[in-house]
Amino acid sequence: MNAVITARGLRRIYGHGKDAFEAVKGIDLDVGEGEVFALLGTNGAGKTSTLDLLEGLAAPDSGDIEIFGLDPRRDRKKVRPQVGIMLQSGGLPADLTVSETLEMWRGTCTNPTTADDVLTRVDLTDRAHVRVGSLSGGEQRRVDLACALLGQPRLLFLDEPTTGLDPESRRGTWQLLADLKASGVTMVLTTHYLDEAEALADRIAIMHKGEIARHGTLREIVDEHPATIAFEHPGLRLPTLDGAQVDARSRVTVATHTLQDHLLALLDWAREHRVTLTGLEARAASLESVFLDIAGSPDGAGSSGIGDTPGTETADTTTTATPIGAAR
Ligand SMILES: Nc1ncnc2c1ncn2[C@@H]1O[C@H](COP(=O)(O)OP(=O)(O)OP(=O)(O)O)[C@@H](O)[C@H]1O
Repeated sequence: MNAVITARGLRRIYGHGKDAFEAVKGIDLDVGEGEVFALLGTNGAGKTSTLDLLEGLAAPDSGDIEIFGLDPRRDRKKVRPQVGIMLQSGGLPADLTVSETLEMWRGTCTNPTTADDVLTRVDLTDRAHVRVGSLSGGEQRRVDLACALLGQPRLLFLDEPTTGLDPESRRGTWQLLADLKASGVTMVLTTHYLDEAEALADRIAIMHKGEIARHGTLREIVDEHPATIAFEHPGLRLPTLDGAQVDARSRVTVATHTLQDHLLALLDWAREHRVTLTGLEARAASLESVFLDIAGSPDGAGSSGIGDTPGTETADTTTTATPIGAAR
């Protein structure tokens, strides 16, 4: 796959001297042609700061960026016509109508489509003559997207494209982005909606405190993370449960990379001992559990198991029964 974006060692520092704050800490990124790449992370993780660098809106304090093999700042005249940008807040003039706004924006594009075309695609044709300032927040967001699409970009940067949209409009935007992907447009998007990343992205990077804590396909990210089994402590000696913790409310939680084997062994043990496991839950790892694990860990590394969870202690697993979680 041809590389559309290659970034190495990107750093972005705000302020100077003792007030200096390193918002992006030397990250590497690669995005291939036709890919949808989602940048996730907690508030302040550095997503927008990173997008600004890739878009050429700010210069990195160190590191290199290539967009279509060119420098987005030095070669701006060649790069910019191929790129559509939807900023986190559009900042469009409130007193222009939607069609006036789009016509104004068209004037800045090298190879624009028509205003009617983008209005149809973002489903705002009936709002064409309404002033931007009178639109709802979700409608304004769709005007921002329409502006980003006017230049028929090969590469689209979308900073939280569906924030403020109702569920139906969100689905409409997802369909539009899926259609753009099908036509070969490469996209980098940031979002706080994990289902959005799951639905749209070929690859995902989760940023935390200026670094990329995890990256890969959804499957790769989730497969690295343990599943969990939880139940109320039945009040008798449990079998050996690798990675088990019991909390102050006597709830036992087991982190496992072999959910089915662990669960089968636990249920065998329960049947053998005629125990009902109250509140039994078995959960495969999900993007949400990975995200929460990263967000909750001070260094962003996350935990490979819940053995690191604060406020828990190791379960009493002394027994003569079959060890659960031992190598089988
Ligand atoms: N101009 C600035 N001056 C100083 N600090 C800044 C500036 N812009 C951003 N920051 C800081 O850099 C960090 C990263 O901000 P950034 O906007 O990139 O995060 P983000 O991941 O996009 O967050 P969010 O999800 O809330 O939009 C934050 O701590 C923010 O306060």
